[in-house]
Amino acid sequence: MSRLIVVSNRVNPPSGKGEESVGGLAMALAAALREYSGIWFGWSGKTTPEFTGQLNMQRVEGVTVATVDLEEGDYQEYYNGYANKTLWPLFHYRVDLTAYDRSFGEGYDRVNKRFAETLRPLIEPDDIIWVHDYHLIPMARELRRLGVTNRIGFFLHIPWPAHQLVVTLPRHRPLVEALFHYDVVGFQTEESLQAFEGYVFNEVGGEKTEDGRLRAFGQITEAGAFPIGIDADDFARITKSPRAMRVYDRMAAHSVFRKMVVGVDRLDYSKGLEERLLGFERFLHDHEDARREVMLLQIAPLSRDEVEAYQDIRSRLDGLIGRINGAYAEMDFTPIRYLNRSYRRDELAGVYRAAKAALVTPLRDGMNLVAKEYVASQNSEDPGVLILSRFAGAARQMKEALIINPNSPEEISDALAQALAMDETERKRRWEDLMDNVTRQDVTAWRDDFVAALKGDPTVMAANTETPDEPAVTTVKKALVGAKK
Ligand SMILES: O=P(O)(O)OC[C@H]1O[C@H](O[C@H]2O[C@H](CO)[C@@H](O)[C@H](O)[C@H]2O)[C@H](O)[C@@H](O)[C@@H]1O
Ligand SMILES: O=c1ccn([C@@H]2O[C@H](COP(=O)(O)OP(=O)(O)O)[C@@H](O)[C@H]2O)c(=O)[nH]1
Repeated sequence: MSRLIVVSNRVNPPSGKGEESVGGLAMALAAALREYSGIWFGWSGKTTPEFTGQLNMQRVEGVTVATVDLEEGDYQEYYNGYANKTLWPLFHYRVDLTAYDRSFGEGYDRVNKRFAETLRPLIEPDDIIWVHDYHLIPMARELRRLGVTNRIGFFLHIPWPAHQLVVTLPRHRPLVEALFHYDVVGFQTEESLQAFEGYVFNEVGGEKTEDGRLRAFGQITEAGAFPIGIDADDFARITKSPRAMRVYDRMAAHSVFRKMVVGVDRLDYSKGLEERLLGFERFLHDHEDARREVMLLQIAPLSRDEVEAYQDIRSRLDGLIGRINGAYAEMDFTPIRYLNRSYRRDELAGVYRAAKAALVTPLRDGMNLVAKEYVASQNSEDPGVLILSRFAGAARQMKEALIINPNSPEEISDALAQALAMDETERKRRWEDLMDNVTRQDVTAWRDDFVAALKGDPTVMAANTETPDEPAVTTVKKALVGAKK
């Protein structure tokens, strides 16, 4: 079997203790690599005054983890800069927060080149290479420059935005051209795939080849939608672990006379936290009877806190929560509990299970794995209700959630009232459908579909189709004729 080399900015080796750091990408890759002998390469999370290119290798649960430190200036221009001040806001439709500094783009290209040069000696002829996310779009171009002819795939974890947004980037063409150095380019949803194709057809005169691949810039790539999932089996196991049970018991004891609603998100402006709180405030305003009965537990670990837009959202949330609690708290009751720290997955599982409803209300989100984890943690005899933004990639699959528009406080408030009043039969019916999807389209299916496509499997090309009325399903679509390059 060929080795799988996974490349991502964030590297988070599985510790087996449920202690991994926050973020869906790292969670998913740890699970995806579990059954593969391979290498996981990326940033160590540390900076040094000068770039050393020194590889730090460790073996963790069968996976070789290879990390490299970033130079402080690179970290500012590449991670805080181009990745998180330019691409992240733009790809989440926040042109107002997007910085277009040229130095960020230069730092971004430099780090991708450095990563490629550091990874190059580890690559063997039969390896397949899978690069992840917006930090590393130019990796394949840099590896090809170094003579790498292996199959290389790319998966974008965040949305691909509409054509008109992409062209606000001063160097949008080279960015998209870089994607054509990959053999396969994967997106979370059909919507993102179509937006990408829209750019290729309308901006650079690209076209579809007879076998359905994309041709542009004199290159051909296979683009598809591969919705990511969670490790549902592992989550079910974690939910029954002693620590999860302890947390569940504690939360359930606190909620004997109360109903707990939960939110779990990195503290990010894309997650719609302000809108969620305004929706909860509206609910408290409109439902006097619920005021002492319903509490919101919002877990929001800090994220990218050197970036100004993240500092701003944090202080706005502090103010808003103070206002709502000030208006609706009683001497012995606080409606919103707000925690700026991260919790282990087993602890989260216990909290999810104790919550009557989950509020997942991003304004834009590539997928949102919290929505899937909430479903996977429920008690099948008494499941809670998922309230989910239509703008999360997960909404494409999770049709039996209460789907809302997060921009509307009234919709959030109504959905909360509906969720908390929903009878057991309906809760079970909805949950069974959601759980079926979470289990079938899990992280293993995602990995296997993508890797099959990357291997150019002549018989099975996994692709994901969505129709407006049906959840995305994995289908055996077409035969791929030979390898690309
Ligand atoms: O690495 P950080 O800067 O600390 O940020 C954490 C991760 O955030 C983003 O996650 C995305 O991937 C999830 C899994 O596919 C998806 O469910 C979610 O919608 C995305 O936002 C980011 O894309 C990752 O690169 C970061 O590691
Ligand atoms: O305190 C926390 C908060 C979040 N998470 C995990 O972080 C991931 C968040 O992934 P998601 O796709 O929802 O969003 P992202 O943060 O990647 O944008 C999920 O697996 C959560 O379980 C965690 O381990 N501890």
